[in-house]
Amino acid sequence: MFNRERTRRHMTDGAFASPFPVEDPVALAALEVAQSGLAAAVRALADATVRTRVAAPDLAAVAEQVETLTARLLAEAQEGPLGLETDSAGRLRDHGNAMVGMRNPIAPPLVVTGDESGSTSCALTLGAGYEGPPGYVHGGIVAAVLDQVLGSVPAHLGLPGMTAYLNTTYRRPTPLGAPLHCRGWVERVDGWKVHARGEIRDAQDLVTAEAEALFVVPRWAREHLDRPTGDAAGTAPGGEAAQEPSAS
Ligand SMILES: CCCCCCCCCCCCCC(=O)SCCNC(=O)CCNC(=O)[C@H](O)C(C)(C)COP(=O)(O)OP(=O)(O)OC[C@H]1O[C@@H](n2cnc3c(N)ncnc32)[C@H](O)[C@@H]1OP(=O)(O)O
Repeated sequence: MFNRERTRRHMTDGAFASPFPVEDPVALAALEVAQSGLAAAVRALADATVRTRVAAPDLAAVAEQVETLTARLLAEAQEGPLGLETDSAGRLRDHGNAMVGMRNPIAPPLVVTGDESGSTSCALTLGAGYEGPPGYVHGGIVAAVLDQVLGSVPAHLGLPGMTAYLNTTYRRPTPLGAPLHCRGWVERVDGWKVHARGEIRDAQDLVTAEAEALFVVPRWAREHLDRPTGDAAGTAPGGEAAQEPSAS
């Protein structure tokens, strides 16, 4: 079972049942709806901030209102990052995660699905706030998407590891504002090490970027997991496309 302190930093969005009981799941579910609603509204605000053409006085007035709202949220806030939390369904969640975090307005948020073969999948569209080259997704964001989707591969195998390396090849620019699809799959499992591969394809089904990565279960986490069972080499890529983000 998981030790709260030692798994605090671990990334495991919904992949594992939580050992910590939820006192009032109905109240927590209502809170989650409000939390994801706020994140979605702030995400839309960030997008509008990038794209707005309103005049300077309007910008100043909006900034003032936003500062008031920020102070209201900080009236009761925790000191540092969220780490892991138990959701209303009793799953461990990293709600603050920069790619998938339900409470994080910086997260697109990705909804990554996967299966026990380790194949993962995610449908996404990235807006103006993720721009790098004009009209295209920033290369660091492309790598972050691949890191998350490939990083979900070992988690679905029950071996949630941290990225030891992620080698990304950019084949062609990744368009903003158009549907994309990212997939990950297992290449090889070697004890506590999972080698994964993956790719992003655009709406024309062309590969825009691909990556090969190594994920390692850190020594400090191993005692909390089952022993690794062996080599899953040759597992075919696959998995279902993600649904719309939700609070669950
Ligand atoms: C339902 C949905 C599910 C979704 C789930 C979401 C999942 C989350 C997705 C998250 C996605 C985002 C994820 C993120 O953003 S993770 C954030 C970015 N990554 C990090 O910060 C990791 C920092 N590094 C470390 O913590 C440790 O060094 C790690 C964990 C990597 C190793 O740990 P530790 O130091 O305790 O282990 P060890 O030294 O005994 O080494 C063990 C073995 O590993 C081999 N080795 C180590 N490094 C390398 C290397 N660079 N190349 C080749 N090999 C390497 C090493 O030789 C040895 O091999 P062997 O001698 O045993 O053969």
